[in-house]
Amino acid sequence: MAHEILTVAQMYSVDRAAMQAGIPGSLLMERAGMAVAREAIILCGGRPRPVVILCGPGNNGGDGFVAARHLSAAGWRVRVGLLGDRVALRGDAAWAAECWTGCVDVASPDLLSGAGLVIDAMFGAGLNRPLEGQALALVQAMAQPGLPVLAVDVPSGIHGDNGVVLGAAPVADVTVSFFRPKPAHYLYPARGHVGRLVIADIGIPDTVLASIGPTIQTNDPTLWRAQFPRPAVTGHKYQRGHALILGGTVMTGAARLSARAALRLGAGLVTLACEPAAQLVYSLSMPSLIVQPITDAGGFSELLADPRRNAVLLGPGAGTGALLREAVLASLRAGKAGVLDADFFSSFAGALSTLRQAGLNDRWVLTPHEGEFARLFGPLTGSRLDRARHAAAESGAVVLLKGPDTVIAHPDGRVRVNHNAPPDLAIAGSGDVLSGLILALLAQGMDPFDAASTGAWLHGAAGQYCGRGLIAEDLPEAVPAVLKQNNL
Ligand SMILES: NC(=O)C1=CN([C@@H]2O[C@H](COP(=O)(O)OP(=O)(O)OC[C@H]3O[C@@H](n4cnc5c(N)ncnc54)[C@H](O)[C@@H]3O)[C@@H](O)[C@H]2O)[C@H](O)CC1
Ligand SMILES: [K+]
Repeated sequence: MAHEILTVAQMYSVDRAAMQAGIPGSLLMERAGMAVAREAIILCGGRPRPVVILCGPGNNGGDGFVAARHLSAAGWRVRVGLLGDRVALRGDAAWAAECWTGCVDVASPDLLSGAGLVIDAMFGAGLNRPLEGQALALVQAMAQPGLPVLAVDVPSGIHGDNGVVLGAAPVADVTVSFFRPKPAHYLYPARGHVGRLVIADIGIPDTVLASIGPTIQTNDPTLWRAQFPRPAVTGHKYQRGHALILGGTVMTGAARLSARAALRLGAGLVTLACEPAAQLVYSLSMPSLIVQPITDAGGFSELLADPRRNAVLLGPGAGTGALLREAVLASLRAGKAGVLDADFFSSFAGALSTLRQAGLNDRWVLTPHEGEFARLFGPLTGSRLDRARHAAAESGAVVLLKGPDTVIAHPDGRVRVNHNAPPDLAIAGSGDVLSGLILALLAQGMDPFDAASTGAWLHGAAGQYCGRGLIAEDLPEAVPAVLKQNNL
């Protein structure tokens, strides 16, 4: 299965490479339009409906003309509405329009009355400004209840790279795109407009990717399954890593959730260090947890001195006092791997250079949500993908930017977009479980970029497994079933 996501510019390069390899643009368009027609038939359960195809002035419109020809040949009643002048069509789009022998009306909202399906072929990769005028009116008209929409490439108004809605965009039932998906197919808000995504093969050979060098991927077990830690038959707990967590004194639930997740995902040992006042809460919560009372950062450093404690989690429920600050700096200096989360971001607001000097590097995973992200990195602009990538480059660490479309970025420029998280995961304590999952994988020696990707995916899968009504406590308990279900 292919995992590459291509930017709009990369997709144009792919088209050029395919054409240089001897595949004419008109053939690509023919296959693209055929795929659109095929998906329209599938969407309508094989029963013809009156279909309106809205064609724009570029090649997205060209795909629409091809689909019109195929649906008409299949016996469908097709009306084509064109935005702009037919004589202004160029290149492959002009060719596709010539091949369509039916009527071409001026695209207007009236065309949609009586339609059983609308195909949105107004703008795709070439969208370069917000929709206005007639295009905007058409998108608004497509929002009729009960009128299915099939979008070609992207719903018109969606920017292919950043997933931003420029002016307006229809909410499609199905979006048919070609060769590989674009960032907008996975990034919100665009993803809420895409519906079911179909990536059609239009005959572009995978070999063209060699010259493109894609850096964005969708997150999926095939990317990291081989690296997933499995216990050796003759192994013992000391070979499965020793995770160290700093637990807070007041908000003890957070670190307990992280610890529970780390234990469930196979960390050999989990030590939780806390002030004596909180020791009993932690000790009584989980018999398999080792609780170590410490009175100051010196006590935490003593725990770090044992090289078997190889992965550290700092932040969940830890408060914003000196203990967390000093524990973070000591852990970085000690050259451990680890996860920095939650209160870490308030404690080090705007202090990236201090962290880098202390040794922050790609053995560490930062797991901010949007608000925490801004605290450490400031108000960066661009898509979540761009911002996570920029933050990873700036910090030297793996950055996992949490959200419904969690993005995981490596400082070398690689990015993965996670897409299996249900909205049920937006609950208190959910992030603490995620950081515990990643911690367990780091303790077992997994590469931090893969550990972050795996943690995000397992977290999403556990959310799906528990379903509606889940609370954070359910997520670690779902881990064994999710591992079994996915043969991990
Ligand atoms: N391999 C492939 O991916 C293939 C893709 N195909 C299709 O081609 C389009 C991209 O075509 P392109 O001509 O470059 O761009 P568009 O058709 O999206 O639009 C360009 C056209 O629209 C004008 N424009 C842009 N934004 C606006 C706006 N907001 N309002 C009004 N007009 C606007 C712009 O000036 C141009 O005139 C891709 O999406 C696929 O659908 C091919 O079929 C081949 C294979
Ligand atoms: K479109």
